[in-house]
Amino acid sequence: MTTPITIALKRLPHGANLPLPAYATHGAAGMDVVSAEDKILAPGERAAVATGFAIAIPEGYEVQVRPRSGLALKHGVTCLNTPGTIDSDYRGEVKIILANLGTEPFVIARGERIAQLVPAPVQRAVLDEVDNLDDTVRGTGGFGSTGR
Ligand SMILES: O=c1ccn([C@H]2C[C@H](O)[C@@H](COP(=O)(O)OP(=O)(O)OP(=O)(O)O)O2)c(=O)[nH]1
Ligand SMILES: [Mg+2]
Repeated sequence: MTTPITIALKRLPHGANLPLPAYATHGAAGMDVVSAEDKILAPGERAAVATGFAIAIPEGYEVQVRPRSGLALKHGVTCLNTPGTIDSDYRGEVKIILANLGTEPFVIARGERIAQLVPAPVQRAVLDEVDNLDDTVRGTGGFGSTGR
């Protein structure tokens, strides 16, 4: 396991008494994050769910917001923009964009785990505009060009 990075976290007033994001097991890749609000998501509905905290990620890193597979499989509830991106310069409240793709209303209780956070290094690029790209076997083929 690599050395963990440190992410500053500021608890917001409505995040009082909530558990902070935490790893559920020794080898968990993501820190489970809980909802700061009670909410009911109707089938087909989406919402930005409050977490009650803001963070300052070290430059060169991002935090990815990923769905929990149990909510996806059992209830059809997922992060609509998965993986969500938390930028290192974002200082607003972290929100979880949940969508209910299931057939039943999904009841979220304050304190319930709704997503997971995975920090990741960010590779930046510079673009080099050219007139021609090098040839490859694939060429312009894509979107199923190699068969099903
Ligand atoms: O699941 C998410 C995704 C984003 N954000 C916050 C943090 C992120 O840094 C900011 C912007 O996200 P993104 O770049 O994905 O959205 P955008 O539509 O491009 O907005 P912006 O113009 O603010 O960059 O919104 C969240 O709290 N949760
Ligand atoms: Mg953006």
